[in-house]
Amino acid sequence: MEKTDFIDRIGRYRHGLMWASDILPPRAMMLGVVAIKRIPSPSKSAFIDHSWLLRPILTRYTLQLGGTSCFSESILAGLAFGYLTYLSGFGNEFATEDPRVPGALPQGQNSPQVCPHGLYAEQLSGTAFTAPRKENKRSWLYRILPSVVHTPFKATPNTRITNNFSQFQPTPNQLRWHPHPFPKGAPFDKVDFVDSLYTTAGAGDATTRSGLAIYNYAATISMKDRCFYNADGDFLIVPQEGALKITTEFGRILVKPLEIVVIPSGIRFSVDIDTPSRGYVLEVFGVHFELPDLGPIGANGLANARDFETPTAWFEDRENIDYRVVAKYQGALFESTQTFSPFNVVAWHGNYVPFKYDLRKFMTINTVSFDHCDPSIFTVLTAQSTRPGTAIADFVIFPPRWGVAEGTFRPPYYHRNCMSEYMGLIVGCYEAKEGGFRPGGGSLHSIMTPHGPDAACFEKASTDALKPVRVAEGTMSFMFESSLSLVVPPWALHDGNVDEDYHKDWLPLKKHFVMPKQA
Ligand SMILES: O=C(O)Cc1cc(O)ccc1O
Ligand SMILES: [Fe+2]
Repeated sequence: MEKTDFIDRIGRYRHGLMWASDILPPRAMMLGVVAIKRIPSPSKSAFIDHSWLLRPILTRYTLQLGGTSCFSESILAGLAFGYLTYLSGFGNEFATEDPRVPGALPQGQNSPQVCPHGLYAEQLSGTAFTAPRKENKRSWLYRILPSVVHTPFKATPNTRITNNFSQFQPTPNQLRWHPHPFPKGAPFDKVDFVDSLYTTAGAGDATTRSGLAIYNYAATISMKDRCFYNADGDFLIVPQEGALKITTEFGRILVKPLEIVVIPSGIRFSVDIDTPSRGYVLEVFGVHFELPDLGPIGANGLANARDFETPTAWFEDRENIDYRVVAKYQGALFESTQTFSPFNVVAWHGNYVPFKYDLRKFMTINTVSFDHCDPSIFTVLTAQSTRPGTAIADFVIFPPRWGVAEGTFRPPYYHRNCMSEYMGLIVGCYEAKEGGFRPGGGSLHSIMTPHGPDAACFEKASTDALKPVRVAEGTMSFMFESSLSLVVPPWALHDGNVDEDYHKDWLPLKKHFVMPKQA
């Protein structure tokens, strides 16, 4: 682990102190609290990092503890901050055990007659047993009790989640939503991540395992003794406001705005928050997210595999509790109860795992000569359909970058696309729309629905001096692009959050054409 990397991590994970109390001996915790007290209270801005204040403290204890810097630094970080450790890489075969229980992972086989420490073995399959080896995904979990110990699931009412899209009236109009609202007023002011899920668009069918759904969430409380799993598909979560402290069966993940997390189908997770938290979710049915092929780009670039992070094993042994497991199955929610924590996995190995990625690590490729490249150059992850190169959904970002194209209209071109484009904004503003499209909001340009820069953007970009400029500085927007024709449920059209004036962005576009004089 590099020093700079480590210092950066300290800044990012110091909010994990609360979690540290579960795993650290009391003396270590005291050390941690002393260190924490030396830093100012967390800043409201996600972009300010006070980690430099810790540098002298860390250096001193590192020296005292001796050993290799890697060893002492990770211990220190663990002591002070409940340092969350991650395994790096995309699609690897990982193996991890909670350090409190050495030897928990069976060696040389998956299903010993008796597992170490009396654990139960449980396989979680992410692909058919017989899927080709290069696509095959599964993990083995070694847990205190298997997941099968629970009361029967009962349907739980939910009015804002659906995966059955064909029943709704379609609309080809350009749509733009104001920032997704936080719940206001009792009894709706206390809403956890799962209860706040709100289907904004989707297509396909969870029962035939092909399609997608797009959700917004705006949560105000943590999930208390309650976890969620999704039998229908994988969740790609894009936090826009507020960090998510996600406990999963595979370990714990902290995800902040400008990072994303993927929780594959079936994996149980629970979301804790410290502040009201809002964001977007892309769900794909029956397929998994993968890195796009790089073609002529070569072996490196875009989202590099090494920058993806998967949690290390972590468990809690809580019994005699009233724990609720919420399942999404065929688009409906069900709940069952059990008397123990589902986060009882002491060790696991496999390649079917949750992972996170920091969007700031994206290596951006673009033109250095002329013309506007198609946005596929910004693809972070793709969930492919059976048609080559055609996605159920791509996750594409528009990161800060240099714009240097010569003799070119630099913003996005006007276009009509055979794909559906849902866009969201994490921070800042989007280059083709200076106003109207706000952080936390969204837009949908459906199949063949014309769209492009607003009138102000067109006029400005047509006359701008074409010097090298930073584009999208301090901003991050993204697109969920799908080959499927998206349907918007009636609540997302009629709950008052749609920007009824969106079409007016283009009405002022002037005619510039002048008929050349005929010879
Ligand atoms: O519509 C949009 O704003 C997204 C988009 C961006 C771009 O640079 C090129 C095509 C495109 O659809
Ligand atoms: Fe577009």
